[in-house]
Amino acid sequence: MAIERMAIVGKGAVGLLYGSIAAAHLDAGAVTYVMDDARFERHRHDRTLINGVQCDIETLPVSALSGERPFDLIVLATKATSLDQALDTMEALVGPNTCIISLLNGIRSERIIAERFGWQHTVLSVAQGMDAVFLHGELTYTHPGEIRFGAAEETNPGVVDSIAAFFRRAGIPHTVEANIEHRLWTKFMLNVGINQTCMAYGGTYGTATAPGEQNRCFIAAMREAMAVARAEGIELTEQDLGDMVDLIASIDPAGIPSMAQDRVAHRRTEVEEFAGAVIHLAEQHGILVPQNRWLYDRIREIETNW
Ligand SMILES: NC(=O)C1=CN([C@@H]2O[C@H](COP(=O)(O)OP(=O)(O)OC[C@H]3O[C@@H](n4cnc5c(N)ncnc54)[C@H](OP(=O)(O)O)[C@@H]3O)[C@@H](O)[C@H]2O)C=CC1
Ligand SMILES: CC(C)(CO)C(=O)C(=O)O
Repeated sequence: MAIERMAIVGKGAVGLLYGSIAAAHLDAGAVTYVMDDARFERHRHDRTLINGVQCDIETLPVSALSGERPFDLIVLATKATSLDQALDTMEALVGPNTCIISLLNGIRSERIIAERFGWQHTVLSVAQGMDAVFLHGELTYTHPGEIRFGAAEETNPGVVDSIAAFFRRAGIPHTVEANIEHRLWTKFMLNVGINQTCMAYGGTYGTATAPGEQNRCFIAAMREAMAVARAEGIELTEQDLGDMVDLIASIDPAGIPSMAQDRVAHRRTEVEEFAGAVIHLAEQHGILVPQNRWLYDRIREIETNW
C-alpha cells in the first residue's frame, strides 16, 4: 500500500525534526500533527521555530478528525510518560491499513502499541544520531540523525517496504534493519548511559565523553544494560558499546539528550524506561546494577525537588 498521508502525534524535538523534513519534501497536507483537544488549546498560540524558521505545518485537535478517513502512517513521538494518552488520541486516526512507527526511546513502546492496535502494521524502530534540542518553543539541530526500523515477528509483509518508500520520498534519513531487535537494545544501552548521566549531573555530550566521573557513570550504566540484555538473549558486544560512545562523541559537545532537556524544562522524565527497566530485568536475572540504582534514585530526587 502506498503511504500518502502521515500523522505525527508528539510535536516536540523528534516530531518536529522529522515532520519538518517531510513537509519540506512532500505536497501540502501530507504531514499533520494531531493532539488531544486540551493540548491543542494550550498550544494554540505557540510560535514554534525550527533552526530560526517558523513552523507552519498543519496541526489539528483530534476532535476535528471525526468522520475523516484514517491516516496511512502514524509516527508516535511523545515521551513514554504520556504514551497511554497518545494511544487514546490515535484511536481516531488508525484504520485497518494504518502503519505505525514509534520513535520513543526504550524497549517497551511498540509492545504497548501492539497490545492496542496489533502487530500487523506496527514496526520496531529507533531514532538516533541527532543533536536535536527543543526548549522554549524552538527546535535547534545540526545533525538530523536517522530512523532505523524493521519488521517485528508479526508485522505484515510489505509494511516495512511501504514505510521505507514513503521515507525516501519524504527525505527522512532512514535505514531498514535486518536485526532491528539488536538495534533497539543497542540504542537502549546508549540511552541508559547518556540520557541518565547528563540528567543526573546536568552534563552535556562533551562532559559525558571527557575523562572523569560523568564518563565513568555513562560507561558503567551502559555495561549494566549490556549485562541485562545478554541475560535476555540479546548479544550486545564491546563493539556495540564503542560504536554508541563514538556516536555521542561525534555530535555537538554542547548538546544534551532529551532527558537532560527534561531537567531544564522540569518535565517528568523517562527514568522508568531506562534505569527502571534495567532494575526490573536485573531483579529477574539476579544481576547487580548499582549504577542504575543510583541513577534511578538521583533522577527521582531531582524530579521531586521541582
Ligand atoms: N530528543 C531527542 O533527541 C530524541 C528523543 N527520542 C525519544 O523520542 C521521544 C520524544 O522525545 P522528544 O521529542 O525529545 O520529546 P519532547 O518532550 O521534546 O516532545 C514531546 C512532545 O509530545 C507532546 N505530547 C505529549 N503527550 C502527548 C499526547 N498525548 N498527544 C500529543 N502530543 C503529546 C508534548 O506536548 P506537551 O509539551 O504539551 O506535553 C511535546 O510536544 C522520547 O521517547 C525520547 O526519548 C529519541 C531519539 C532522540
Ligand atoms: C541518542 C540521543 C541521546 C540523541 O540522539 C537520544 O536518544 C535522546 O536524546 O534521547
